[in-house]
Amino acid sequence: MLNLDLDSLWQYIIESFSKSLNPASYKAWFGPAEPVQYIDQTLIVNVPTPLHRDYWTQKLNGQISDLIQEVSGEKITVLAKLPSDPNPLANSESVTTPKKVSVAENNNSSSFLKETQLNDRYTFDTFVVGKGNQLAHAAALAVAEEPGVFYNPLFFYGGVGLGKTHLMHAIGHQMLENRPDAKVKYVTSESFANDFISSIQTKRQEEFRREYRSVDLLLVDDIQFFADKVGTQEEFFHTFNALYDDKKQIVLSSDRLPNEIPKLQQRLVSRFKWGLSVDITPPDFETRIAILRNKAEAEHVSIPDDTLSYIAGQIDSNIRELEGALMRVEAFSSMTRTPISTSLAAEALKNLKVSGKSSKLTIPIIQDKVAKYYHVTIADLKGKKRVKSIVIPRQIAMYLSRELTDASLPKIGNEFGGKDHTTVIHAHEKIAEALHTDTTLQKEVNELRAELQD
Ligand SMILES: Nc1ncnc2c1ncn2[C@@H]1O[C@H](COP(=O)(O)OP(=O)(O)OP(=O)(O)O)[C@@H](O)[C@H]1O
Repeated sequence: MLNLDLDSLWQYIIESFSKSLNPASYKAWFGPAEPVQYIDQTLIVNVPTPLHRDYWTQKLNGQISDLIQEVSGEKITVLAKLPSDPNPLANSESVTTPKKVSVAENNNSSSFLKETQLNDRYTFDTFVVGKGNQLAHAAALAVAEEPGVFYNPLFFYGGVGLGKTHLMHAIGHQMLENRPDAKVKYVTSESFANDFISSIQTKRQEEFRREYRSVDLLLVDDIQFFADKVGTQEEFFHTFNALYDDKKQIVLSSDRLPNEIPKLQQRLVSRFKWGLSVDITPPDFETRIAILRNKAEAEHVSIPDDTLSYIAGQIDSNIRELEGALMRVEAFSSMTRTPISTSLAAEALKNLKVSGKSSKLTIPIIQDKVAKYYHVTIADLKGKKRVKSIVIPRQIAMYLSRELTDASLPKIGNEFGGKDHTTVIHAHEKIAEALHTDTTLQKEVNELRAELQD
């Protein structure tokens, strides 16, 4: 764990946010903020107005806490308060968690009227093309150049943190560059659902429809979260049809194919298949190095080649985690005032193992333990038999492989007799859900976990 003091912590926070936020936002939210105290992993920050306090409470506190956890493994709590509010740390040793501040007035009920929020960093220029994303990249460029013509809708699917959002934003940026007056809208499926619900509550459905149906490009991220939302799906169906009929471009993303999303209406599934579905798979070693090199250059950090290779060798499945590892190494170097080297990187990333993932634990070891525990064979775990006495152990073995190793979904699928990554997602979800209620399963999985982590 790193020893953080108020000054270095604050310095690190403002440096990070000055890079990730656009200059106007950074100035608005951080300019007037003042760090007050950092005790017991709680950071108190004074901000000038209730609106600032609400914004910090809703958005920034969590983001800062995530950032610090990512780079140091330390879970901190951030509290934003007005200078006139009492300091919760002043009189007590125990840390009080902030009351949820109502943001009814600030959280503009017509959030669907907000301007497009495209992340400046997610452009084609900053996207590294490799084997796993080549097709997705080409399709993205094609629709950015000729929206509504080639592939409508364009549907990206694949594992977490592999660049789906990045490509969607890049399409938006490119289209705006070609046609500055184009109306581009990026939302997650959850924001779409929230906008829709709040439009009903505020009786502004007409406005909602006008807004969503008048865009030139609609980008909807993570549509697997439409599962279960019947009313939202209904509304989205009409939005989709209106845009499609007008030859407006629609781009969607999900962690799996449309027909694998549970409870997604058939008519949406069939529409989503009208265009082109492309998957994004994890980057190979060379691409991971190229991504790290680009990122380091963008941040003006110099890192020896062997250190880049070392980091690229540590994380193979998720680019967000790969970038997180690089950030962690950078932070470790700046906080310990030591230049970046491979041994420093090893030291910095060693602490990452707090997540419980062990580099020594492999999928075959997990399969072996699970097979013995349930008196089945390893061939059963890798096979296709659908009897319950085999299916459950197989799903448990996949679940534990996902939880306890850093292996990517496709890799896990491969090790289980060449199954698809969505089978692994499904197994993981199934077991995770059953663990909420099934006490026998809880006991068995806990025993296995304990044996494996011994
Ligand atoms: N090919 C790439 N080149 C450069 N950076 C990349 C590339 N792919 C992904 N990244 C970066 O990795 C991070 C995660 O990517 P992104 O958020 O687009 O993933 P995602 O597939 O949308 O994940 P999720 O399923 O969690 O929504 C981002 O910071 C993004 O810029």
